[in-house]
Amino acid sequence: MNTPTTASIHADITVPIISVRGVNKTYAGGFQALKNINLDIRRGEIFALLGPNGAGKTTLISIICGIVNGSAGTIVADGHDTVRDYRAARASIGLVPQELHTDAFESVWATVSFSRGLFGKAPNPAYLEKLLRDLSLWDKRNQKIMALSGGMKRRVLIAKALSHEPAILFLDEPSAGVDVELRHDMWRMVRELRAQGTTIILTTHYIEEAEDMADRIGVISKGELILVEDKHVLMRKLGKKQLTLTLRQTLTVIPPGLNAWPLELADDGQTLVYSFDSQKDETGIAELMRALSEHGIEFKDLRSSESSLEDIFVSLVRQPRETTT
Ligand SMILES: Nc1ncnc2c1ncn2[C@@H]1O[C@H](COP(=O)(O)OP(=O)(O)OP(=O)(O)O)[C@@H](O)[C@H]1O
Repeated sequence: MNTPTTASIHADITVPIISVRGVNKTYAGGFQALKNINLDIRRGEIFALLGPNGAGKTTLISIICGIVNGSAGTIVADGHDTVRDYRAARASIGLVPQELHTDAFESVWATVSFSRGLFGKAPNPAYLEKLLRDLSLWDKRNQKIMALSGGMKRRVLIAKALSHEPAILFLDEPSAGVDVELRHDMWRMVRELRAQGTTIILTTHYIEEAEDMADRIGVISKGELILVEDKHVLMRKLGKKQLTLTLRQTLTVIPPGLNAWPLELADDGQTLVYSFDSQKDETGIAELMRALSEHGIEFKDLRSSESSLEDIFVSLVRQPRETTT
């Protein structure tokens, strides 16, 4: 029997697996990349950190993983202070970084085994075999990394991050530049890991992935965490609905008599889109239908849809920028 570790004592679902308190980061040149970040990550969740380029996502991840020093604040990961108790905290974390820097001359098997040992884990060839098989790397296990394709190298990075069976997995832009097959494999693994209780934090520019995968969303903009919300709550609160009408006749312009409705005409002139606030009692649809008929505009099909997380995200990160410039 293993004796209980600090980490297992903290394996209480109500205790956040990561607690970030008052974290600031000012880089050497004086640029403040993070401003007073406070964030709790729940044990077992998939948390998507979204933000435009340069918002501070990688900086935050790097500070949590102990790769970059914060200028102020504290972080506890799986029960360990990430500065005072760096090694124990780091042993609970797997990181798939954005950039590829791999040990070119080593074989896949040696690299992944070494990575596991680095975090003080006893060898477990059966686990590593399953990991490499899941990542379609088993056949390449004896190949030197420099002989692998870019996609295969990325798979090695994932295998390295998971080699020590971490409780927390960070994926920094996992889909950037990967093909459909790897993306598919990766998301299948992420779902499996989550089912086994691993906490996953990812940054992505593919917002539909966050929409698909994440339990909660955090939005970071210009170094500030401007929102943390359950995905469904976020979409309910900020989501808009759209009504898409496929027209019988092509329109070249929207008749001025319809200016009261926020309508958009597609380039082909055959689709009209009406956006409305789904939270309001009055959607304006009945009046719109009447007005369309008065203008002799007929449609052959009508669909309604919710706005995507992408629409919400764009409006969130755009707002502050528009007011400050
Ligand atoms: N070593 C560094 N020295 C100075 N400034 C830095 C350093 N690393 C990052 N920055 C700056 O800090 C800001 C945040 O960068 P960061 O890489 O955390 O953003 P990000 O949200 O991950 O962006 P992306 O989506 O482009 O990866 C950027 O303005 C960046 O230029």
